[in-house]
Amino acid sequence: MKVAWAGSREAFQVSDRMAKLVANDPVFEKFSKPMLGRKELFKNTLRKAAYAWKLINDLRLTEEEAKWLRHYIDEPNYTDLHWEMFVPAIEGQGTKEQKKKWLPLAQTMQIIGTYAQTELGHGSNVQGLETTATFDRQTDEFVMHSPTLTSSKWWPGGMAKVATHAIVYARLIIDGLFHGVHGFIVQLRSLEDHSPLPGLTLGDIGMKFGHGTYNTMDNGVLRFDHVRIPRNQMLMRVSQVTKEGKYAQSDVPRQLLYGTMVSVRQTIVADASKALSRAVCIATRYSVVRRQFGSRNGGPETQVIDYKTQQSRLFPLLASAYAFRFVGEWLKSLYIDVKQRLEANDFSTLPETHACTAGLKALTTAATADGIEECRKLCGGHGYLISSGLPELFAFYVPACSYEGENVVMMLQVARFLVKTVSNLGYKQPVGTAAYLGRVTPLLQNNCAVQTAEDWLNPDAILEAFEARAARMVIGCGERLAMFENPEEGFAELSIDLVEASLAHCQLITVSVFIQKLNHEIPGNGVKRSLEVLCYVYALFLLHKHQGDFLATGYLTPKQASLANEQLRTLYSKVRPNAIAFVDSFNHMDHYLCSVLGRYDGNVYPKLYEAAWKDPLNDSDIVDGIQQYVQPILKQKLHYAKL
Ligand SMILES: CCCCCCCC/C=C\CCCCCCCCCCCCC/C=C/C(=O)SCCNC(=O)CCNC(=O)[C@H](O)C(C)(C)COP(=O)(O)OP(=O)(O)OC[C@H]1O[C@@H](n2cnc3c(N)ncnc32)[C@H](O)[C@@H]1OP(=O)(O)O
Ligand SMILES: Cc1cc2nc3c(=O)[nH]c(=O)nc-3n(C[C@H](O)[C@H](O)[C@H](O)COP(=O)(O)OP(=O)(O)OC[C@H]3O[C@@H](n4cnc5c(N)ncnc54)[C@H](O)[C@@H]3O)c2cc1C
Repeated sequence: MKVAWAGSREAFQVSDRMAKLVANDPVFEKFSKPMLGRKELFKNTLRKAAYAWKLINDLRLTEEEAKWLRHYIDEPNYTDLHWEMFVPAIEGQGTKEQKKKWLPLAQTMQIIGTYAQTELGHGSNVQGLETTATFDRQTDEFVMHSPTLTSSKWWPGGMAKVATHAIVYARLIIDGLFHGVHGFIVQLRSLEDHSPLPGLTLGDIGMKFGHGTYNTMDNGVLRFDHVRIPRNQMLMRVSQVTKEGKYAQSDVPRQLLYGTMVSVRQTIVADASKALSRAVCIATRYSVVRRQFGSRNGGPETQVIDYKTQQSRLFPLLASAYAFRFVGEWLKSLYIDVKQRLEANDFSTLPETHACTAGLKALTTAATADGIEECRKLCGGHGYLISSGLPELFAFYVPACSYEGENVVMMLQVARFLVKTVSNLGYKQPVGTAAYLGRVTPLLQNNCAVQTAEDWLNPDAILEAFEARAARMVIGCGERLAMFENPEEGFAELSIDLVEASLAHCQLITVSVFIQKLNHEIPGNGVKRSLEVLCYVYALFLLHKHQGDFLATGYLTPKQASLANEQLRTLYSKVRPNAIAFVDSFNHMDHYLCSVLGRYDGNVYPKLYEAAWKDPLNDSDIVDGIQQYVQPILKQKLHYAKL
């Protein structure tokens, strides 16, 4: 199962080796992080990042190994933006000459970059950005300027204190004419003494949610006061500006300007299973240790994992972690394919890839953030302790629902893709993830054939149910949209239904990828049978949760929906004996989990007790402030209390 989770024996070995490397090195200790003040926390992160870079070079780690190393260090920092956004932006949007100049500098970290797109006034609406880049023909330069307060760049990670360069997105203006938003490479700091260059105002935007997690990152604010950069620092693969000030667009579609976001959204989907599996591992291990009620004749109480209600909250999350792992793997291969095509100027699969990355980013991050919080509740009161590992994990993870495309905004992008696909049905056969929309007649006419709970243990029955639900919701939206004279008005009016239809489409993708995975790529029959159970749990849990959709579209009868729920209950009993094996297969080491409740050895209570004594408040019996503020109250002589 560890190999199935990792994807291959080699992938398992690489990640296992890097997990041990980090866990065994005292520099990467992290238990004390929540006790540090912001400045110490930040300096500590800089120290770890520098040490990691030294290890990467000294040990000559491969790119894959370096990624795992950064992952297990488990601390958001400026290198995330450098490697995941700055470098890919130059790779995807730079010309050959620009790549030749900038990539070697970035890849050896002689410069450190960030991605400065979002502003105080606009994040989702990229076309609404206000920063200007005005071409000056006389000097062959662009003048970067922040004309309003709301045009201040706001959020870019690593920008406040570390980055020396940024890809800045700004409105291109030539001779007073606006030519859309483009990316520009801008130097922010001196490479000698690290001070901000003249004309730039740079700072940190302040503390974020959760203490010890995202505050290791210096998210920044940036303002320009007529800062000049050479013309050849506009990223020019998509559009070019000549020294005469002529604006030209190549055959490459404009959407490639958004390419870096596609790349990162893909990574975010691949990473969702890491965060969810981490929470599920903690909650499952603890649910086996924790006992409440049910003692008979002085025997042990019931392990809370044996309560059906606990199983019905925990096991769908366990199944979702596996589902997201597989859909992340699948999306990665889709992305690698589109990347190769884009390099060869084949843009045909870009719209579908955009819809998949946007939709699956929204689906997996929302479910993972909610899932981590549910795992915290599954651990009862102890889940609220920082030492459970869950509050910090939630605080770290939850912004994924907003960054890289706010989730609802992303679902509306999927809706645009689906509406377009449906309106083209007469003359263009849909392919890939939308292929099912080419079979609308049977999907709209046939109804579910399930008669017994056992009938639900059939991948074809499940797949057809999810296809029929998605097709009926999408086509229904398409029909209602056609009644509007103005399509944009119709889209806005129906946006709630469109988001629900998009979710149905994305859930169909995750379910079908899970089934596909079982049919083709599982090593060993035992592993395959166990995963089959999780696949059914995932699908039937979604069916139960969204049974309103399945019933309202008329594909299922209430009886069939209740048979699905009956089967789901039976499946929970099949998951139970393997629950610990399923979470051990994630291969998460104690160092990585950083959780007293999720310890591999289950030694929860003594370690919880021990951890409490490490709190600074327990350094002494009488702490600072007691004598000054509590003793006077105790010693006052009042005849009666006034409240
Ligand atoms: C204790 C626990 C601690 C745990 C700690 C653990 C830490 C672990 C740490 C490290 C691990 C190491 C591993 C590292 C991995 C890390 C990876 C992740 C890093 C994440 C860092 C997060 C940093 C965040 C960065 C950002 O947020 S950057 C800013 C992102 N901004 C957005 O996403 C903006 C969203 N808006 C848009 O994309 C657009 O404005 C829009 C909504 C799409 C609208 O576009 P617009 O042009 O205005 O209009 P449309 O008409 O809708 O579109 C036109 C057209 O284009 C098509 N389109 C749109 N987008 C794309 C696209 N991307 N690609 C292709 N095509 C696109 C669209 O479909 C339309 O097409 P048609 O005309 O054909 O219809
Ligand atoms: C931790 C973190 C790190 C970040 N790092 C970076 C970075 O490195 N670089 C960078 O450039 N940016 C970064 N960002 C910014 C991030 O990309 C934006 O915050 C994100 O894209 C959301 O945009 P917004 O803040 O404008 O949200 P808004 O769009 O203002 O969202 C507010 C609400 O409006 C709704 N809404 C917006 N538009 C629509 C619509 N058309 N239809 C219906 N509802 C709508 C949304 O659903 C949401 O409920 C980061 C953000 C965070 C939280």
